Amino acid sequence: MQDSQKEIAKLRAEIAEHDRLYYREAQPKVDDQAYDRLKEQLAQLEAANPEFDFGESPTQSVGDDRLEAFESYRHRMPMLSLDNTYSSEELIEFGKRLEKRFPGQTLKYLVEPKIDGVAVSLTYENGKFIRAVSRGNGTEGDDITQNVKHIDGLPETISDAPEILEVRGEIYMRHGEFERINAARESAGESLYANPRNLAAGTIKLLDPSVARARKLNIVLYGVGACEPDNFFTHQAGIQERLKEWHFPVLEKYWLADGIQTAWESIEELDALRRKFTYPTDGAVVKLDDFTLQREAGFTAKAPRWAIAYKFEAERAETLLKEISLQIGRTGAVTPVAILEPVQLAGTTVSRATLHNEDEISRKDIRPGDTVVVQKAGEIIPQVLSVNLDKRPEKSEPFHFGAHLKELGIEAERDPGQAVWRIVNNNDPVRQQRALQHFASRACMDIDNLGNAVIEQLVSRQLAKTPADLYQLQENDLLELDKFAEKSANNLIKALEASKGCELWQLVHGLGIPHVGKQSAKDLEAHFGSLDAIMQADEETLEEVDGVGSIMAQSIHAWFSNENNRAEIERLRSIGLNFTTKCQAPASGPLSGKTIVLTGALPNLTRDQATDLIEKAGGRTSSSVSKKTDYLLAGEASGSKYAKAEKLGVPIINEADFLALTD
Ligand SMILES: NC(=O)c1ccc[n+]([C@@H]2O[C@H](COP(=O)([O-])OP(=O)(O)OC[C@H]3O[C@@H](n4cnc5c(N)ncnc54)[C@H](O)[C@@H]3O)[C@@H](O)[C@H]2O)c1
Repeated sequence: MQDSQKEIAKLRAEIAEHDRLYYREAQPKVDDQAYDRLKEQLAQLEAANPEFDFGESPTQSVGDDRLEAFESYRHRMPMLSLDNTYSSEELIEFGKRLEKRFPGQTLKYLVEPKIDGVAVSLTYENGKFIRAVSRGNGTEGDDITQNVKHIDGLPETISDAPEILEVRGEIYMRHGEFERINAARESAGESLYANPRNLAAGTIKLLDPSVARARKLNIVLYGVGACEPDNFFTHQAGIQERLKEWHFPVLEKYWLADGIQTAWESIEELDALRRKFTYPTDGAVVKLDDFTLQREAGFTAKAPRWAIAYKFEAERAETLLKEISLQIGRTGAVTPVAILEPVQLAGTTVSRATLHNEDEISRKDIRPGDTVVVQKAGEIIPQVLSVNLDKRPEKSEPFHFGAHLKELGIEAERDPGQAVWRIVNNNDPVRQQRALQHFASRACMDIDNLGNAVIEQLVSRQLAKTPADLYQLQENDLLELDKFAEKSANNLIKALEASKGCELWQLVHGLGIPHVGKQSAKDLEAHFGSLDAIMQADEETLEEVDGVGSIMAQSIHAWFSNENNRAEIERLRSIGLNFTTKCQAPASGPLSGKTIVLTGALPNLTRDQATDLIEKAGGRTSSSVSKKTDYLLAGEASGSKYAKAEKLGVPIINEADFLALTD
């Protein structure tokens, strides 16, 4: 293979992985600018080597946010992406191309803030709200109505509306709400979201609407997709006015500009104003105002030719990196953090920045004493972007992660094939403390009265090193601790006693097995039913569990193969912790051992009633169709799950068939 061909293949794979993390997991690994640079690099290589332009390329398609568990719907009009630029010259170029296309006219542009949220399409039929769908792959998106219909200010009906209307906009989360949720996640020992956009994206894809409702989302609408009759709107500006009349939450400000130069001046005005808006913005969208001209200009495969997004550079500042400090996580993972000379950035004082891992430090050659460029692009935790080499002190030495750990006396090893270092010494007090905090947290064993301060004392006084030690604590031990009296000691002992009966997944999550989060713990419980079965499973069997990939399977297997861990499990067993699932299926029942997926509305039964019947008959429900599904119970308006079941040859039954089966 030639070098450029290899490079194209490598970039495509890299971008596909970033797309997956961004659109499906809402947990991107790199910032938008770095991602946009990779895509630009790929586009240039593809243009220079058209002979290698085989198969699908991310430069020719929009990302894909669709998830198995959701029903998907086809958009009546595709939801496309936008070509984007960070340069005013390219913006003017865009205007010039259109002037050439439409000679002799002064083109009018609508300049709108570009909202940094999650795209959504709302369908109204005869003025009534019917459905909310995510962008998906542009052609087909996920039905997110459940999680969208409670958003404040969304009109259920609109008057004098066209027969069919797709209203387009963005769902976003305000900063205060983002911080509230992240703080709660932190105290529950759960991973944090890097910015409000990711949290909003994660929230609209929650399967449990009650959890989604407990998080406050907002929405702003700025455009339309399909519209029947299609001459209802004639100008982009007309859409803004009409959306406002219909009482949708709309853009706080937009500009109607004569010519591209004036459009550029409006963008500069927007940049000066945008921090006062309620929604986060990352740029401006410039659109031809007149729909007749829009139609003539047309589309490329992934974006309109009549619009462009101008993206603002993320805010950056230079400052001194005083030292690289280390944070220890629940599994003993060691994460480097840059301690900075405080600097003002995007309206806040920044004194720490994430450095991710060893590879990130070596790739950017970051050293203590360097002057570094830090960036904050909507992220709460700023990042170190690069080093200003001109300001590097003369005697500077490269930073060696492993050697640094050794100097500090931290016994850690790098995970095979990964960039994470982990403390291997089970006697390391910081590791013990983190592991116990995680075990006791709300997301795991939920032990009241066992906060961080108590755990810190238990570890430093060597009263507890592992979870099993907690259960051997006596009242006298606890009375030694600061601020502990008889009552609080008693309460803690009672809380520990109560935790012995926790659900199996709470214990599995609490063990702190690398890569195993709350959902995976639940999946493992549903699949295996007991801790012993999980412990005995080989990697191949573990991979059969929905949601467990090869890295997680390896990690679980390795954890249970470790002698110390097995000894700890035996201690927990003898203490009497619950090791088996409480949702035991009845041994016999007409659906015993069967997995059923529900889709669409059933004529008589609600979803809850159907689920109840399935469980009573010994079966279980699952949210996604796979080869392991025994039946798809389909009601009306069944979409993608129906198609998938047909494709996989999964038997499809209706309500009457189902009732006959459970009889
Ligand atoms: N960091 C990562 O790993 C990663 C991965 C994938 C994508 N991304 C980011 O996402 C971008 C690509 O995503 P994209 O295709 O959604 O494009 P985009 O976000 O750059 O622009 C298109 C989108 O902007 C939205 N939008 C906001 N305000 C609008 C307005 N007033 N008018 C019209 N549209 C408006 C629409 O949802 C539209 O689909 C990339 O440029 C990159 O910055 C980042």
